[in-house]
Amino acid sequence: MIEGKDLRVYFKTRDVEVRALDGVSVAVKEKEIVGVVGESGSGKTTLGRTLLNLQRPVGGEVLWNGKNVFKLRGREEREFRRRNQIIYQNPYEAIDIRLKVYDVIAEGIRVHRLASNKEEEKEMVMNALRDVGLNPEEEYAYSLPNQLSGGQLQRVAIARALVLNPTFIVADEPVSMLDMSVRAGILEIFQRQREEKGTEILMITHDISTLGYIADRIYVMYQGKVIEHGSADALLEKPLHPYTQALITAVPIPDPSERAKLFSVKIKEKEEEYNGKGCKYYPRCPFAMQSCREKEPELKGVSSDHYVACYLY
Ligand SMILES: Nc1ncnc2c1ncn2[C@@H]1O[C@H](COP(=O)(O)OP(=O)(O)OP(=O)(O)O)[C@@H](O)[C@H]1O
Repeated sequence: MIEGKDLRVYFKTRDVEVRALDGVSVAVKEKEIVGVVGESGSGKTTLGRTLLNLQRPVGGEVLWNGKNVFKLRGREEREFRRRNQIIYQNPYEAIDIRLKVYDVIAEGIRVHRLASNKEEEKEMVMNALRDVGLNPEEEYAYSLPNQLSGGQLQRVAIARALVLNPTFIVADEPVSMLDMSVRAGILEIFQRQREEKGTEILMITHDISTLGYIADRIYVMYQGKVIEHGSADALLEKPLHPYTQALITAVPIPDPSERAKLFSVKIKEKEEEYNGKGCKYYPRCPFAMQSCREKEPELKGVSSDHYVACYLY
């Protein structure tokens, strides 16, 4: 289980301070697939990187099975690095394209000394390729990355992570660069991994419709804050925050009139600048009230598995 508590990450560029994470708490519990959704710049990637100790926060802590990950050293830190993996959006950037696929995958096995000899190493590499649906695996193993399609290369990136037997994976927009036709196949690998190995997964996306198929719970982020979270069923069937409703309205579905009947909430054109103290969403919210301008709403439970930060509730 991995848990981020009150995480704060601030970036300073020139004179502007961006609060990429402004007091974010999340938990990924045993065997869960948890979705994080929000538009570009809402802090999703920063959250994933902070949970994996790839980004140091200025405040808050990350607990991995109860241990503060920023204090891990030596053997425990190496164990953390192995057991917690990230899959990036763009496999061409994530993979050293000069290496053969075999070596891309074997690299981690070697770093963490997981195989006692070459034969065992080869077996692990070939199993990993099979697990992600790349067969005949011998053929893929000795290819160069630029001989593969984007979808195949993303499978290699996933194999490279899976071969280390991770207990937690951050999948940061793993299919958004890929053709529609190959997306479902990639998402299935994560689902199978969770079912067969119990791997916990944080699935980052700007497309809330992906999460309906795959996530148990969903966090919705807006400008460095979690503004709503809950079970995927509760959140998708009864989204409460006007921003979540707008995200769902924006999903293209075959019959838009059906969806529009459910919610026709749109994000408003920004007519005023954020005043630094109210709800961060009020300049774009069609329901903004005076209280929204005065104080930021806190997350509040509306049921045991659904929380929202909005004065409408
Ligand atoms: N290394 C950095 N230096 C300065 N600002 C950064 C850095 N990394 C992220 N930011 C800023 O922090 C905010 C959150 O960025 P982040 O990448 O976490 O958002 P995101 O929701 O993942 O967006 P995207 O979907 O575009 O990746 C953005 O305003 C971004 O410009």
